[in-house]
Amino acid sequence: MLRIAVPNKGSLSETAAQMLAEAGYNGRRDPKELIVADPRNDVEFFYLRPRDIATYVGSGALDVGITGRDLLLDSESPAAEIAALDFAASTFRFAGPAGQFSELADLDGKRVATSYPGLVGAFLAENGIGSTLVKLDGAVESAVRLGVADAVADVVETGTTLRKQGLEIFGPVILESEAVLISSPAGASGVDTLVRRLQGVMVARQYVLIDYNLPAVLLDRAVALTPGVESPTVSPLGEPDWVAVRVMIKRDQTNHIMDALYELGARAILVTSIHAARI
Ligand SMILES: Nc1ncnc2c1ncn2[C@@H]1O[C@H](COP(=O)(O)OP(=O)(O)OP(=O)(O)O)[C@@H](O)[C@H]1O
Ligand SMILES: O=P(O)(O)OC[C@H]1O[C@H](OP(=O)(O)OP(=O)(O)O)[C@H](O)[C@@H]1O
Ligand SMILES: [Mg+2]
Repeated sequence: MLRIAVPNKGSLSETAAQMLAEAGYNGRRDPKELIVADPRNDVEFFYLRPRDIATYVGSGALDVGITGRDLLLDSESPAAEIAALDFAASTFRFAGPAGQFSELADLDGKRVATSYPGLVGAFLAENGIGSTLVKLDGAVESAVRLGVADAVADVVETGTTLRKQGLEIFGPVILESEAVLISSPAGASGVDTLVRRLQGVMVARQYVLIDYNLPAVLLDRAVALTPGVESPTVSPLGEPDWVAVRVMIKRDQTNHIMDALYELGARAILVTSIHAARI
């Protein structure tokens, strides 16, 4: 039985639960449930705080878990990242009052507020910067205005929270983070199936299927536009000089590719969603 840690709250919880449901696993019916058995899939889910997941998985108490790369590194847990899950993308950055800081060295001797002291402390030490860390639980962006720190280091997605507090980003990128699947140091049997299922969900989210008909003489040029993951399926049509093509394309490129195919001479261009996939 594979024991899986899932975020019970916060930015990761909703999408993590959705992905697991799309991958065919049982979810919780009530947000107060902490453990959900899924005997049909031979797994058991443990709903935990995202920050604690690396601790449970690193100790081997649980086999795998979904958390953020930033939380994994901050925890200094021996758990290993085994797959990126393509959601909750963010960068981890330093920020200070507009115009006051321009490079990392400016932080020497200054107070830096963060909820990720492990991650930020290691980064500053590696770069030989002697700052004092001020550990906060959240809403870190308020720390400068309220006078407990000179600068902050925090998760940045759109940058709106920083801007609203009169702060601006400076210095190097500390980390590019996203949601990840992590595994205990010993690994566990059954992990491969979970990874393949989650990868199938990511493919179904990222790609669509496109079908089109085309004069056979234009096939090479059309395949250059839609090469697919391996290679397109090309079938004969009733019309002898035409072929039908079926291929996967990135969902966010759909309309550009449809325009380019139409201009080339393709017709009957149809796009359909992928419900599930194993590539
Ligand atoms: N605005 C955001 N965009 C993308 N990822 C984010 C964002 N905020 C947080 N995250 C990611 O979510 C993960 C956990 O952060 P989260 O905010 O859920 O925890 P928390 O701060 O402890 O919870 P809460 O904010 O509910 O108190 C981290 O990996 C972080 O990078
Ligand atoms: O760049 P933005 O799009 O503004 O997003 C980044 C903000 O989102 C998260 O805050 P959250 O809502 O989780 O609150 P917290 O700071 O209390 O964790 C994160 O800690 C940043 O503050
Ligand atoms: Mg948060």
